[in-house]
Amino acid sequence: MTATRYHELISLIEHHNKRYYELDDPEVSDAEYDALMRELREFEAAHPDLVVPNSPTQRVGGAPNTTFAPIRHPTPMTSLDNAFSDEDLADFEVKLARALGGGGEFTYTCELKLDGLSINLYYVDGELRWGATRGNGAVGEDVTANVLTISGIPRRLEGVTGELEVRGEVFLTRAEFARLNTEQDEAGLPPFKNPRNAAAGTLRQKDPRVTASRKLEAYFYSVGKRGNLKARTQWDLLHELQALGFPVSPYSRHVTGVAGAGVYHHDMTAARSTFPMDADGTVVKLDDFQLQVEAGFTSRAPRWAIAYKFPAEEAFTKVEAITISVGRTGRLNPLAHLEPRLIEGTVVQRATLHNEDYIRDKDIRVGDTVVVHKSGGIIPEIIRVVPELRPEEAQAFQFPAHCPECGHEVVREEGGAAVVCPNPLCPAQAVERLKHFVSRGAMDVRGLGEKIVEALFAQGIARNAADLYDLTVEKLLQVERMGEKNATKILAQLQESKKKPLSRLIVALGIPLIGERNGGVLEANFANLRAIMDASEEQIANIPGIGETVAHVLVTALHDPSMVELVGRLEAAGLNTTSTVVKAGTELEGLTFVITGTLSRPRPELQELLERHGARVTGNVTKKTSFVIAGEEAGGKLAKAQEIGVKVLDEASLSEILSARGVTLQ
Ligand SMILES: NC(=O)c1ccc[n+]([C@@H]2O[C@H](COP(=O)([O-])OP(=O)(O)OC[C@H]3O[C@@H](n4cnc5c(N)ncnc54)[C@H](O)[C@@H]3O)[C@@H](O)[C@H]2O)c1
Ligand SMILES: [Zn+2]
Repeated sequence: MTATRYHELISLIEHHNKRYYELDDPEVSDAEYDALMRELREFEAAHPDLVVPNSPTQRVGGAPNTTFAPIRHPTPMTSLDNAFSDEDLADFEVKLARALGGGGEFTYTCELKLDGLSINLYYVDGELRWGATRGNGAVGEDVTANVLTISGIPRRLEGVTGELEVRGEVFLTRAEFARLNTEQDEAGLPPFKNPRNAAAGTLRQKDPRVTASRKLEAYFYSVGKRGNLKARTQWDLLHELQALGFPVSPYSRHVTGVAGAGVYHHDMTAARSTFPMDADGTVVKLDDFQLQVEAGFTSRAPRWAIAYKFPAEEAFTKVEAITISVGRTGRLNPLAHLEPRLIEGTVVQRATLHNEDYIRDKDIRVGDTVVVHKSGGIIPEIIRVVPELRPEEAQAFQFPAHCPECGHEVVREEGGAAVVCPNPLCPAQAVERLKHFVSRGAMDVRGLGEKIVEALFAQGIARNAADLYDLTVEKLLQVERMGEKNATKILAQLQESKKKPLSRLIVALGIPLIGERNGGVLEANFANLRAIMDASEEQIANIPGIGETVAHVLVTALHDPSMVELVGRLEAAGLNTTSTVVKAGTELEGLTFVITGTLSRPRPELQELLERHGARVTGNVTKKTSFVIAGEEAGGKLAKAQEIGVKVLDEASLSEILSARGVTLQ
């Protein structure tokens, strides 16, 4: 390598550092990045005289983001040197022995190298003062507000005095990552690349409410300033941290010599796909703190610890076909079919291509050789195309202009990347909606598997969810290979499903963006399904945790005539539509209110309060209206009330009338 290549390599790595640490949006995989770093290190080892002082090998992390206040770490936060083979590991112990002036096999604590981002918690006399990201190691970002949303982080420590810095790794589990990406996808937003990225983006959110809505977790494993902690070894420290109430990884092991560390590493490599979170290797730490001090640090990492990376689980494969399926909301979902490859213990042969833009940006074509991996250890993902291996005849992928299921012209969502089939009668959508209705996360009707639902639909026996509740043994027996016993079981399950909580039914209706979380929020805020159907967009958007977009999508969907009819039939079939959370009162039953003019509180809030106690609130003054509540600048409705003789209340008299019925206006 030449000096020119050396400087090129430095700027390339700096570019990737910025994408990764500052923008939370890497362009290359960690394995590719690590290869560049290795090349750089090898060059520097061979040419120590050429090493520039600000080389990436001499520094940690990236520049702190200016969105957050900078915080200087009382003791710097370092990185770790890497090992990629058992030889590297053996080499580490040899160097360690040299630095310590002898000693053969050392005792080590081995830990999983969690793939999240590091955090420093600063306590004074046991009180949490702040939490900060690593930043460039010397100065990090103040993310205290977000840290406080992570469950399990103690704010007070019993019996701790002096200054204490507790360090650990913040991460998202693979399950939470998958959930988040489904949410992103449903909202038409780009998916997070991997759990680490999603965790970094979540911890560095301007709005702590967003952070709180995603379940960040953390494991703690080291200290900077150590207050009055007693531990003198890494192994004891892990136990002491746990005793103080910090979450600690259950995957650590106390071993002798690099041989022991090697066994641990290989055990963890084999178990890798079973971890609930991503880990990119193991960390081998010299156990004794006194020896750690003697071994010391380089400018970026301790000499007494090493990160032994897991082999990169990437594979080359070929795109055999790209197909499009139509989802229940009419979305056209492109899917790549791949030559099967074994990655992290499972066969990967399909990868979602998300949308038209994604395919165009990556320029993925049928016939291409691509690099794939499992994002978050689960979701197969095409990292990139290998352009050198593209067959000459490969054509850029043309996204269809017509629905592959019904032939209707498709439309691209305004402002989003999704292409949808707008045909309300599209059979593909109807059958997907039906499958969704009975699925696990919705009404959970066991026994009604996808194949049976498809058959029921195709034979015209059940075209929508309400039809399911009209099923009989005779009707079910028309499905091929259905036995009487099975049919009876399915009917019993359907019967059982009528008692499911309201939130499940809301989810089962299959409205975009309304998943488990929003379903729960709606059940917690309305007495029954009718109240949700009657609520205005404004009223729903005012519920904490539900945004304007969700409110708009929900109200639009609920007012669709086919939805109104479906809900009516489900109610008639006897499905539970009442909230188990909000009990509707009966104090105001039989009273009808009209609210007009400007009041001291938002109208939706007052409406909600009245309805919660059994009243009806409508928009038109008629003879049947019990009261018109008139605020300032009330206009036509007030005039109408006076004209037809409906009683008009101001807020004070409303309050009197309500309290007479045992309802207080707070
Ligand atoms: N893809 C890219 O563009 C890109 C760019 C920059 C960095 N990276 C990746 O980031 C990593 C380098 O970043 P780094 O400097 O943070 O170093 P590192 O991730 O290799 O190692 C240090 C970090 O490990 C973490 N860690 C997890 N578990 C730990 C444990 N049990 N004990 C101690 N530390 C633990 C800590 O956060 C610590 O800061 C590499 O994996 C590299 O591939 C990727
Ligand atoms: Zn269609």
